Amino acid sequence: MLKTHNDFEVSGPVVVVVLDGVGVGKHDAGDAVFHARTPTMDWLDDVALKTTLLAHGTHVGMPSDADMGNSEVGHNALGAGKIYDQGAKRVDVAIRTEVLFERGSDDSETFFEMVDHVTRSNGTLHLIGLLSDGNVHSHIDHVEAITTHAARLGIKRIRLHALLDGRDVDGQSAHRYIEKIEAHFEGLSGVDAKIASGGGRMLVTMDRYEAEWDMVERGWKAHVLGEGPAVGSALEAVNSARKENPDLNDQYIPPFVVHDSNGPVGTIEDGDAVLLFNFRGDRAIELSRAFEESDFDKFERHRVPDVFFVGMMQYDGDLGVPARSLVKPSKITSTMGELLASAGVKQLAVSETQKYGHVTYFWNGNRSEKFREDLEVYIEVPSDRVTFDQRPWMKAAEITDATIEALNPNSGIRFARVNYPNGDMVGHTGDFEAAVIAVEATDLCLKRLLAAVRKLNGVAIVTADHGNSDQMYQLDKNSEPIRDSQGRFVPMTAHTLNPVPLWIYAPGLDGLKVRELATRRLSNVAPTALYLLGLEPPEHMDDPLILKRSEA
Ligand SMILES: O=C(O)[C@H](O)COP(=O)(O)O
Ligand SMILES: [Mn+2]
Ligand SMILES: [Mn+2]
Repeated sequence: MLKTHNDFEVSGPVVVVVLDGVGVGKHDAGDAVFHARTPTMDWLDDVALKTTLLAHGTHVGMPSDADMGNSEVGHNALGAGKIYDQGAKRVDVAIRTEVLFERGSDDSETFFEMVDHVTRSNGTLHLIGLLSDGNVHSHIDHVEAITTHAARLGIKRIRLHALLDGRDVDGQSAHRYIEKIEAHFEGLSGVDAKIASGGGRMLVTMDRYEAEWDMVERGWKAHVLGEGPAVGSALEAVNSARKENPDLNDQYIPPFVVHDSNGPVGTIEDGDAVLLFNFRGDRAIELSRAFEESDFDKFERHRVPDVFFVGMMQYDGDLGVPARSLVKPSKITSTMGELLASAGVKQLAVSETQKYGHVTYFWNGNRSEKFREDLEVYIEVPSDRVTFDQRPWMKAAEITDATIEALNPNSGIRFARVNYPNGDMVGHTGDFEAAVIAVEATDLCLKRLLAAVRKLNGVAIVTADHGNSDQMYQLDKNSEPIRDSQGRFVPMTAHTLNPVPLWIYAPGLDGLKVRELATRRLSNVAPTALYLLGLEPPEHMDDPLILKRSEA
């Protein structure tokens, strides 16, 4: 399907380097990318073709331009060369148009099976997921809409297992979402609806890529078994954690189980239904497996209730996880990885555990399997198990070593993608000094990687999937950093709306020119990489970022 061109020949590999969470900021107090010493990126400014790419909102398939980018939508766009409606948008549309709630519509079958199951068994509808409006993994509006309709349809008992965010939203905002959802529950007449358990998302349930199954085990204990620190309410759990550590980010609030005088208010029992309302898959797959796999062996579950389990979306179409889901995802096909595999081109993907699935699963359009076992080399460097403000260099050196080794001249690898997680994972801790070190560590390793690419007569496309470290403090409406009662800047842990850098480092290729485009965005990267590989970018992809020789 891919055709070749003869405009030039790059004999070495084409390498896409994703500096995760390294956006182009406002060069202000909280811009850790600007404040970092980055001789490699500065040098790229001089020797490489340079532009910026949009990486947020509608440019990556999110519902609105107020939505920041994230790793899923960013890597989907990078790998597919095209913008697809993302989970956030698909769910938003299904809920707003109410097709999800109309009995008999094509899109409501599972919703009604779930409701009917609970009604028939006189059971409880449990909702588990990230309680915020970050719109990266979930949105509180979806919880409100679903519980409103469940109540309308006669469900009498609802329990919410609330994972507290602080990572895609303000670091200390959990109480606001708890109050909002509890007020909503109050308004559901004739329904007994309560928060039953929960905890900070980086301690409970939302592990990804099997980095720390203990997180999921803690979640299983709290949500299913009702085991864990007992509290009178979710707000009490938040307040007591903050009392102990006033600077604690919501991500790290310990697990909690809400009790009344009879004990836990909402364990998960036979006959119940469980909706995992996160739409994004990376941090939802493990809990889905714990509910669905009969031969599950990642931790001791003790009791496995016979429930009707549903995901907001199907998180992995290859593996069919979970078996049932409410909203169908976009079918992302003919991605760069798939096209290269069918053209017989050998590929490499490298990162550490925390971002391993980003360059494999997300890059390939949320597919976890390889297209061609013999043509794809995937390398995962095990991540440290710490909060990354403590190790801002993370595994950047090891990722670089592994990439350089894998790209040896005998490897036959023509295309590689590499993700350096530092700018993002450290950005999420809200620690400005650590974020500066994270960016500096990445820059140092990038130098070594680019030298290797040059030696191999290859080309590097260096970019990012969205911003994060480029804004480490919250700003007021005049773009001034907000200060807390003690005069300290208030950390911002979430991604940013900023564009990302794009450098094309092509030492052997003269005369490359940036294409004039109304908008340059992440989806322009795959066609650019294909063109540099000597292949014609396919029709269904967006334009390459450089002019073809015939157009120059
Ligand atoms: O899951 C996370 O860590 C955050 O919600 C988003 O970060 P990512 O999109 O960079 O993974
Ligand atoms: Mn990312
Ligand atoms: Mn992130």
